[in-house]
Amino acid sequence: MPTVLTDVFRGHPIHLPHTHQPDFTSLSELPDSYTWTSKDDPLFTAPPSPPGAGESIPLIDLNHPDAANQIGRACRTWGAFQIANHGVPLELLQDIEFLTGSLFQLPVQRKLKAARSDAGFSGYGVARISSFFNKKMWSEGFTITGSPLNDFRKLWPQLHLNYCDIVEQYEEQMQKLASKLMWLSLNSLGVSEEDIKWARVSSDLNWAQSALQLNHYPVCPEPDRTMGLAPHTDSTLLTILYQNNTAGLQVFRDDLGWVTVPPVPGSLVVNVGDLFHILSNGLFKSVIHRARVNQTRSRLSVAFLWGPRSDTKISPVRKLVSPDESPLYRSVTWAEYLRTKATHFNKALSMIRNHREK
Ligand SMILES: C=C1C[C@]23C[C@@]1(O)CC[C@H]2[C@@]12CCC[C@@](C)(C(=O)O1)[C@H]2[C@@H]3C(=O)O
Ligand SMILES: O=C(O)CCC(=O)C(=O)O
Ligand SMILES: [Fe+2]
Repeated sequence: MPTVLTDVFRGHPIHLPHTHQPDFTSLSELPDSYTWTSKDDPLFTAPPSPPGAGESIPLIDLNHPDAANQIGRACRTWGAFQIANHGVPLELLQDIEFLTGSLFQLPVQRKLKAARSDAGFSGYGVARISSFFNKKMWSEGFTITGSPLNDFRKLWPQLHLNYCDIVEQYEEQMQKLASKLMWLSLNSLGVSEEDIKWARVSSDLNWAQSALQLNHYPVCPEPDRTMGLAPHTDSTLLTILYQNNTAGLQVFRDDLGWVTVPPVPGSLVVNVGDLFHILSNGLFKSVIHRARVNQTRSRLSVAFLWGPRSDTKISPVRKLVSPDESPLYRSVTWAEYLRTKATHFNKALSMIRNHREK
């Protein structure tokens, strides 16, 4: 049983065509392999939320005395929110954006020196969910788990230590913030540290693990006909996303369709992942989201994917299950869940759902 995320896909290799990444800047027309229709993704042509409806995920000031309740409400209704006054230094956000931009600007051949292997977790390549779609996504990514030293040395023979330092600082800040956000949202449901055995010692972050996903969506000649990152939910407890100043992230709501999350300088986007949905017995929504691309501006995002230790059993908090009902989900570790997701993608959550007797 793997206890570190890096081991999760060992023995479950997924072959993805990283080496066929094109030089996006050289394409003046959209190749057929990148042209999406509703046959490739049933939600592709779902209506965008009507312009002027003014509905988007809430922007929450973490210094506001009512922040916990606002976060709880956002987790129940949207499964996502933005945060201001989060305490992460602006300079660090600028540093991680600079690092991400520098990485993707490297020549393809250099990036491929650090390509993610079929059974590996970290490195350069196409999105892991690509294998579930017939068409290609207009993006490239780089996943970091544990120390990026080996990969960064291949990318930047001179500057790798500076860049490793930025990643370390960024992950440290994100860990603290993610834990704070998890407790604020759980507290809003009346759940405290006493109620969750594995996370009782909130100051000891050894119970958590994470991955950093750097994403690049190059300028695209026909943005309306392609997809940057296909609709998915994250398998995490929480994901904290930094996006540069180019819009592209959209969240899906049954009643509204696709809703764009406008970039707000200095703020961070937070979304509920599948494990938090399970832990909250379905009260918090793991939100379907996707990334669209742009004709004139390239887009960068940095997702901090945060979960428990990969061998910790996650199950619905007892307090949130009515005494006369069974929990909505059976218990599952993050490692098991990631592997279920790697095989069954968007059916993973329903596969661990308990079926109630009628
Ligand atoms: C820990 C992880 C979550 C993730 C798979 C991964 O192993 C590292 C990358 C993550 C990511 C980012 C883009 C969307 C996503 C669905 C994917 O294909 O890779 C998520 C995965 C996830 O949350 O399930
Ligand atoms: O780029 C974005 O806005 C979304 C990225 C994302 O969903 C992810 O990395 O999981
Ligand atoms: Fe995501």
